[in-house]
Amino acid sequence: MSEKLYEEIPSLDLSDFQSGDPEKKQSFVQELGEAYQTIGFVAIKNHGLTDALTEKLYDVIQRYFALSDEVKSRHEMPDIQYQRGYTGKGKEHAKGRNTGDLKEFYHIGQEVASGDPLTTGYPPNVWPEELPEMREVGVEVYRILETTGKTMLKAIALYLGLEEEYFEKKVEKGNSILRPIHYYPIENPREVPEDAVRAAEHGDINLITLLMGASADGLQVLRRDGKWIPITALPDQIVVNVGDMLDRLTNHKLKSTIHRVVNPPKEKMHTSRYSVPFFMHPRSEMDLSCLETCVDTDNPKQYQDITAGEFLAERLAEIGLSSKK
Ligand SMILES: O=C(O)CCC(=O)C(=O)O
Ligand SMILES: [Fe+2]
Repeated sequence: MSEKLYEEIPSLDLSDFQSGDPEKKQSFVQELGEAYQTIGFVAIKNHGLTDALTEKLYDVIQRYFALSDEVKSRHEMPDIQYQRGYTGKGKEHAKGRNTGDLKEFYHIGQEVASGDPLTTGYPPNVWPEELPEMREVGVEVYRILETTGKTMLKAIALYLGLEEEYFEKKVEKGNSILRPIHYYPIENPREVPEDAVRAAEHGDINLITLLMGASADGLQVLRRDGKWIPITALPDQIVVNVGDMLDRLTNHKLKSTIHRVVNPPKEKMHTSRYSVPFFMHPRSEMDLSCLETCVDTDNPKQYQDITAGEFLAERLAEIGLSSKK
């Protein structure tokens, strides 16, 4: 494995994987795997979202976050760890911190079809009556990113020497979440705790994250030599990174890299930033025990056996979203 230190995250074209050309497919798998074994992040084009749909989503979420805090608080669901609907300003903090992030967000989960045994146990989505159009666009973006995520997992499976369909059943109607985020304007920086940031450094909990909006300033990843690298996705790209669940499954062969969203300079603190991560989760019963092929004498097993559901519950408590109010 080359010890490449990337100056920026590698860019890949998902259509290479799907082109039907075995060489292009193989080189996609290889480049993706090498990136995930080192920096843990790639930028992807031909991800399936159209500009029109992206604009529609941004339009709706900007109007949603412009509603008053009082109205938005009616969409908060503390009893289900905020896993659906709105989460208010400063509520979530990174693992190991107490200061809340300078953000508010909205969770859209798997749509629950009545009688579908695969969605039993998922709480229903919360749809704001003030913005009925949120449902249609939210569900459509969710479906597209879920499909793109499945394709990425096929490439990951091949890189790991597994069968291409390895993840397919495990992520079928998985517990994924689409999270539109608003990093809200701060008129008076003295009002917020001194150490408060838009998103403090963290690793994502899930298998992989597909991030829309990384072309806006502020997102940085921590390279292994300790240097923070800014993410420079182009407008037609999304960023796809490894989360802690995939890191565990592969015994840290694929890296869930620490990242953060830094505050803008003081004179720009009064501006908003929006982004929309799709946190791709498997079904709760997925076993995250390290793959045998990733454990040997040079790479002793680093993690306890755990299921995806158990791991999620543990992590939600650590980031301030457990059911305590
Ligand atoms: O807003 C961003 O660009 C990144 C957000 C993020 O890392 C997260 O929500 O986990
Ligand atoms: Fe993240």
